Amino acid sequence: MAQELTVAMPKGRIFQDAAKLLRQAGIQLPADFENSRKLIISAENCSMKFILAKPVDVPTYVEYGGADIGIAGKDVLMEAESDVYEVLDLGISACHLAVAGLPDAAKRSSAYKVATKYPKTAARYFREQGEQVEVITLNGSIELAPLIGLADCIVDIVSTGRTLKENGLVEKEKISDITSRLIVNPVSYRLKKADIDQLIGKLTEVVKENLNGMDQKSGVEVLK
Ligand SMILES: Nc1ncnc2c1ncn2[C@@H]1O[C@H](COP(=O)(O)OP(=O)(O)OP(=O)(O)O)[C@@H](O)[C@H]1O
Ligand SMILES: O=P(O)(O)OC[C@H]1O[C@H](OP(=O)(O)OP(=O)(O)O)[C@H](O)[C@@H]1O
Repeated sequence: MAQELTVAMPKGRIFQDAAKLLRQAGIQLPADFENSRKLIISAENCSMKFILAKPVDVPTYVEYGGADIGIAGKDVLMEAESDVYEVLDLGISACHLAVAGLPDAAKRSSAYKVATKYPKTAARYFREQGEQVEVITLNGSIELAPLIGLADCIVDIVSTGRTLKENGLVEKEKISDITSRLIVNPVSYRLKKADIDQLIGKLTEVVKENLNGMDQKSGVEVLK
């Protein structure tokens, strides 16, 4: 008999894409899944329970075993450095992480200040470039920092590029492409391997189908 799996879902931007993917994989979610205020919701046709968490908390729930599985943005995973297995790129909620600033910003020096919601990732990136910078942690509206002189540049998510453009900022360097990933608690993976592998298998198929669909729409040929 299947063992129950607890899945940590990120509320907010990723939620709808993730719910669509789960439905495509044959998991029956209640009709009001996307609109409910409930924080724990069960699937209707299988032994699966979903906990609805703040995106940044998903790796924590999975690392400490509050959930067997989770869905989280690669940006969140790079910053959290949690002890979880990253098992599948779901290909949803795509965006990228970049360095951005005013077009005429000063050249980098040791007094260079970087504002970001991702302090560890930003520090790692500049360290790898051999540059010493001061990282200032903010929790949102990161684009404000260079505009009011709090920082020389920012490290933040870029999706459409609209926020940068409307604030007179430009992208300077791309750090990393971002999509959402499926993560698994290592102990759960040992104890519930068959059920988790079955879910990974179904989602892998859906991700492949979606990729093929995208390629057909854009007319791009891919090597398989
Ligand atoms: N334009 C975007 N801006 C931010 N995150 C995006 C964007 N596009 C996709 N994402 C993905 O969505 C996730 C963030 O989702 P969301 O904005 O709902 O969470 P949050 O940052 O915790 O929200 P809040 O702004 O309420 O703190 C990121 O981790 C990233 O992987
Ligand atoms: O390239 P775009 O499509 O404009 O998207 C990027 C913007 O979206 C995110 O901000 P969010 O809306 O989450 O606001 P916050 O960071 O102020 O919470 C991100 O931090 C950028 O500011």
